Amino acid sequence: MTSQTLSFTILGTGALGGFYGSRLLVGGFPVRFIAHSDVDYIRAHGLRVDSPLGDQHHFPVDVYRASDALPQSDLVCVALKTTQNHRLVDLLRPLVRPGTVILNFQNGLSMEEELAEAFPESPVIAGLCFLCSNKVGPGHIAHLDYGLVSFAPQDARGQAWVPRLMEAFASSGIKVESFPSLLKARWRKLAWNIPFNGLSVLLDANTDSIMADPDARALAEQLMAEVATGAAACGAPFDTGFTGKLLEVTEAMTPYAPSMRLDYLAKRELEIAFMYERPLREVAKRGVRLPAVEAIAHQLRFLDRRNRAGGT
Ligand SMILES: NC(=O)C1=CN([C@@H]2O[C@H](COP(=O)(O)OP(=O)(O)OC[C@H]3O[C@@H](n4cnc5c(N)ncnc54)[C@H](OP(=O)(O)O)[C@@H]3O)[C@@H](O)[C@H]2O)C=CC1
Ligand SMILES: CC(C)(CO)C(=O)C(=O)O
Repeated sequence: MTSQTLSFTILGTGALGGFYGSRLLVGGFPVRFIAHSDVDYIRAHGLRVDSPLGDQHHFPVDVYRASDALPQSDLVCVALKTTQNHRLVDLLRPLVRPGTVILNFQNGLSMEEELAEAFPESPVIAGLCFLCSNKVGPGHIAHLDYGLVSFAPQDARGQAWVPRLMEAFASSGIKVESFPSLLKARWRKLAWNIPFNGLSVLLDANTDSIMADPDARALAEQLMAEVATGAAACGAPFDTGFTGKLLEVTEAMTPYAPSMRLDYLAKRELEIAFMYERPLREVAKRGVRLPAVEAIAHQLRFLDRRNRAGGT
C-alpha cells in the first residue's frame, strides 16, 4: 500500500484534529471526522481552518457523531483531550479492527501503553505535535503557528508504519520527523508542557510574559530541570543542551496561550492526569520525587475544581 491510499478517521474535530484533518484533505487523503457539539454545524456549513499555510473551507465534510456507524479507515487519529480518556477505549472500539493503526496526538504520558493494552492487534503510534492551534467557534479552527509532528511508535509494528505516515503528512504540508524512542519523545514534550501549561494557568500569563519575567522564568526553569530528572529516572535522559534550546525556542515563539490556559479560561477540565499525574507516578515507581512538579499539580487540581465549581 502507498501512502496515497491511506484513509484517516479523526476522533475529535477540535483545534488539533480539525487542523491536521484539514491538511490531510488538502493532501488528497480521504478523511472522516468525528465531532461532538458541532457535528450538525459542520454538516451544514463545513469546516473552516484559518492558517498561515492557507485558509481552508471544506464543504461538504464527511462528519459523524461518535455513535454513528462509520466506514473503516486505515488510521484512527486520537485528537480528544485526555480528560475524555476514561471514554476512549469505548469510543475507539467500533472504529478499530485488527490492523487499524491508532495514531495518538494527545499531550501527556503513557496513553500509548494503555491503548496498546486495550487494542493488542493494532499498531499504536504517537504523533507528538508542536502546534499552536485553537478552536474558535463551531467548525472553526484558528491555526496560529508551527505544526511539526514527531512520529514515535509504541513497538516494531508501529515503526513499520512510520515512513508511510511521514510521507502522507509531509505531502500534506506538515513538517515531520521520527523518533525511535517513544519514551524519550514523550518526556521531551513534557519538558515544555509541564512548566508552561501549568504556569500559564497559575500565573495567568502567556508564554512571552513567563519568559520575560525573572521570577516566572526561574519557576519554568526549575520545573524543566525536574522534568529532566524525571526523564533520566525513567531511562529517557535528555541530550546535553536540550532544555536550554527549548527555552530559546519558547523565547522566540509567537506569544502563545498554552492549551491548558485556554481550557482554564473556558472553565473546561484541565489535562492534569496525563500531563502531571502519570509522569509523577512513573518517577515515583523508581523511587524519585519531583517536588516542584508535585506542588504545581496540587495547585492545578485546586484551581481546576474551584474553576469548574464556580467558587472563589
Ligand atoms: N491545540 C493545540 O495546538 C495542541 C493540542 N495538543 C493536544 O491535543 C489534544 C487535543 O487538544 P485540542 O485539539 O486543543 O482540544 P479541543 O478541545 O480543541 O478539541 C477536542 C475536540 O474533541 C471533541 N470531543 C470531545 N468529546 C468528544 C466525543 N465524545 N466524541 C467526539 N468528539 C469529542 C471536542 O468537541 P466539543 O468541543 O464539541 O466538546 C473538541 O472539538 C490534547 O491532548 C492537547 O493537549 C497538543 C499540541 C498542540
Ligand atoms: C507545545 C505546545 C504549545 C504546542 O505544541 C503545546 O503542546 C500546548 O499548547 O499544549
